[in-house]
Amino acid sequence: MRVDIEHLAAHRGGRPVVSDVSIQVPSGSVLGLLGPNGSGKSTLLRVASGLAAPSSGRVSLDGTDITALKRTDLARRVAVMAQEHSEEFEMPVLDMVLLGRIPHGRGYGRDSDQDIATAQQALERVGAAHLADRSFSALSGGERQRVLFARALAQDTPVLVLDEPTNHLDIAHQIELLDLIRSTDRTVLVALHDLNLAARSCDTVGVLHQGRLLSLGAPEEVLHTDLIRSVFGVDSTSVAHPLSGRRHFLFDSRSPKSPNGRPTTHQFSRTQEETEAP
Ligand SMILES: Nc1ncnc2c1ncn2[C@@H]1O[C@H](COP(=O)(O)OP(=O)(O)OP(=O)(O)O)[C@@H](O)[C@H]1O
Repeated sequence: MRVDIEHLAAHRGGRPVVSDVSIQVPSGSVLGLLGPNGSGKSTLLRVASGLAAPSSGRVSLDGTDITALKRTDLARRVAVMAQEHSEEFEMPVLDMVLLGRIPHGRGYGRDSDQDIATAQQALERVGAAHLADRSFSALSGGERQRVLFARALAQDTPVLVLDEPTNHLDIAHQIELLDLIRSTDRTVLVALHDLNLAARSCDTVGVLHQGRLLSLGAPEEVLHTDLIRSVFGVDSTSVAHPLSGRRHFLFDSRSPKSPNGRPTTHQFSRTQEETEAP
């Protein structure tokens, strides 16, 4: 399912935090949203998934404006994994994952065998089948994160919207989750902080800075040391990864030259070394 974000703007707390963002996400591709804290990633994802209304612009799914969809129809198309979850439910993990099946139900009643099988499979896919009978509130942060990802998978939607899904995960589970995202045929919009993992896992990355989309394209086109210095204020070196050959960033320290304001386009010109790196 294709996701089109057109000239989207959004306000939080009465002030503009996302301005004029347009992104086309082709069906089955993975879009990574990158940017410093407060740059507008979560806000953009909330609006793109229909959780919040834009102040202007529109979001459409295969050409249908999401505002034209009923709540249930939207929930059959888009599953959301939000960044902060305050669910302290004393509910068994399997029941938590089964919540993802609600949009597919026909009203109140027992979960069908098919729903239970789907929820169990989702738990298996995230390596959390052994947690099925535990109470959700008694899980660690990383375990919760995997269960919530299983709930999003169990919702069985063509579009997944994931806000920093790798939070709390150890490195093995970060890689596993991103590989799982890559291997689904769903359209994925995902906010990430790890630039190297984003480059490894996304077809396209969009870099937000102060609510504006500064750069959008293939990771190898978008990510380079000048952009990292300008947007994140950190000096870095890019090397070819010895195993994959992919460009990999080594981060040094905060750049003393980092600008306070919005970077200008000329600051994104690449170094010779980066142009040559694979
Ligand atoms: N509920 C709110 N009320 C007022 N301002 C808000 C609210 N939520 C977010 N903001 C502000 O909107 C801006 C964008 O926040 P947002 O959460 O979208 O950024 P982000 O890129 O996801 O950040 P992070 O990487 O820290 O998660 C920030 O300046 C933030 O302080």
